[in-house]
Amino acid sequence: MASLATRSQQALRSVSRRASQIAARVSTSPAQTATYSLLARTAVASAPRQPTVQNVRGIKTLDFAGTKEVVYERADWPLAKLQDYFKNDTLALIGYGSQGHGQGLNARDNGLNVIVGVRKDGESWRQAQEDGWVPGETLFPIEEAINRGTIIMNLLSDAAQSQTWPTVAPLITKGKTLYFSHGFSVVYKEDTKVIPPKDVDVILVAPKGSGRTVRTLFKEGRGINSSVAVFQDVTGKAMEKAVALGVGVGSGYMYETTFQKEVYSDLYGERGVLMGGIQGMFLAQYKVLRANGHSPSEAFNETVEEATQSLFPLIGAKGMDYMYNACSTTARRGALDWAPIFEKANAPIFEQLYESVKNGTETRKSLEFNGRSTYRTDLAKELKEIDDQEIWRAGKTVRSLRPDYKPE
Ligand SMILES: NC(=O)C1=CN([C@@H]2O[C@H](COP(=O)(O)OP(=O)(O)OC[C@H]3O[C@@H](n4cnc5c(N)ncnc54)[C@H](OP(=O)(O)O)[C@@H]3O)[C@@H](O)[C@H]2O)C=CC1
Ligand SMILES: CC(=O)[C@](C)(O)C(=O)O
Ligand SMILES: [Mg+2]
Ligand SMILES: [Mg+2]
Repeated sequence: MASLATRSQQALRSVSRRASQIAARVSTSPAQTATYSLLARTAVASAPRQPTVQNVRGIKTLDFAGTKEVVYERADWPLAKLQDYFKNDTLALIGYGSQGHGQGLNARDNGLNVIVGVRKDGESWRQAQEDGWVPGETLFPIEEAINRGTIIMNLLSDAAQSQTWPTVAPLITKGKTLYFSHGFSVVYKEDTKVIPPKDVDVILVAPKGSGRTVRTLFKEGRGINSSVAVFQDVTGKAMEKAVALGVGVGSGYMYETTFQKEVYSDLYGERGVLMGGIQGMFLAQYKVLRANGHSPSEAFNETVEEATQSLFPLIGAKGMDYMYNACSTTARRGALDWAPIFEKANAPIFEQLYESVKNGTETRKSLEFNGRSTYRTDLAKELKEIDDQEIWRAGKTVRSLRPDYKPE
C-alpha cells in the first residue's frame, strides 16, 4: 500500500497536471509564452532565504531573496537634524495635485520652510488656499515661487512639467536643487524636452502610493515607502539631500533606484495590478456573475467588498500564504489551481504593457491627453462613466449599509 507521503505526492502531481491542462487551453502565442518563461520565471529567485539587514553608517543593505538593495530610513533623521539640515533652504513646491498636497503639508508640519507655486487661475490655487497656504506669503505664481526657492520640487503633472519647461528651465539657476517625484520628465527627454541645467543637483523621491496616503500615514506617525534616486550630483551631496527631503515629505523607508527604473516600474504598475489591471479584473468577474443570474449585491460582495474589506488587507498585513491560510481548505485548493492559469493568461498582457512603457508609447499618450487645457473635464468625464457602471453603483449601496458610513 502506498505510504501517505507517496499518495499525497501523487495527488499533488495530478492536481498540477490538471492545472497545466486548463492553463494550456488559455490562448497565448507560443512566442509570447517562451519570452515570458525565459525572462519572468527565471528572474524570480525561488529558493527560500532568510532576509538579512546590514547596517553600515546609517545605510541599510537589505537582502531581498538574494538581491541586495540599499534602503534609507527616517529613524536616521530626527526632526531637529532635519530642520537644521534645511535651515537655509526654501522648498518651492510647484504644483498642488495629490502629491503637492501630501508632501507640502507634511514638510510644513515637519517645520521646514515651504512655499507653493501654482498658476493663479487654476483649481490648485483654490485648493492650496483651503489648506492654509497664503497668497503673497506662502503661495505664489509658479515663476515667483521658483525664484524664491532653493529646492525646486516639480510636482506639476508630468504633462505640465514638459509644457512649462521653457519658462521654468532658465529659473533653475546654479546652487538650486531640482527635485521630482517621477523619473518621467528626465527619462523621456526626447518627448518631454526636459533637460536639466548641468550645474544643479537633480534628485527624485517618489512615494509609492497616493499623495492622500502620503498625508494620512504621516498623520498616523507612520511613513510611506518611497523610491529615491539621483540623476545628477553636482555637490556630492545629492543622495543625502534626496534622503533628507524624502523624510521631510513623509517617507518612512526609501529604496534606492534610478530615474529610469522608477518611471518604468511606476507607469507599468499603475496601468497593471494597481489600477488598470484590477479594475479590468473586477469588472470581468462581476459581469460573468451577473450574466449567470447573480444579483448586483452578491456579485459586488463576492468581487470587490470581500477583496478590499477582508482578503487584500490580510495579504498586506502578512503575505499571500497568510491570506490563503486564513481561508477554507476548499478555497485554498481551488485558488492554488487557478493562480497559474491567471498568471499564464495575464503574462502576455504584462509583456505588452512593459514594452509600451519602455518604447514611450504610454508617455506620449499621457503628454498629449494631459497636456490639453481641458484635461480635468476630459478625465472627469471618463471617470464618471466608471462611476455610473452598475458594479460601482452597487458598491455605493453596499457601502451605505456600513455602520460607519459617511455620505460620499
Ligand atoms: N498622484 C500621486 O499620488 C503620485 C504622483 N506622482 C508624481 O508626482 C507628480 C505630481 O503628480 P500629482 O500630484 O498627481 O499631480 P497631477 O498629475 O494631478 O497634476 C496636478 C498639478 O499640475 C498642474 N497643472 C496641470 N496642467 C498644468 C499646466 N498646463 N500648467 C500649469 N500647471 C498645470 C495643476 O494645476 P491646476 O490645478 O492649475 O490645473 C496641479 O497643480 C507627477 O510627476 C506624478 O507622476 C508620484 C507618486 C504618486
Ligand atoms: C499613486 C502612485 O504611485 C501612482 C499610481 O503611480 C500615481 O498616482 O502616479
Ligand atoms: Mg505614477
Ligand atoms: Mg506610483
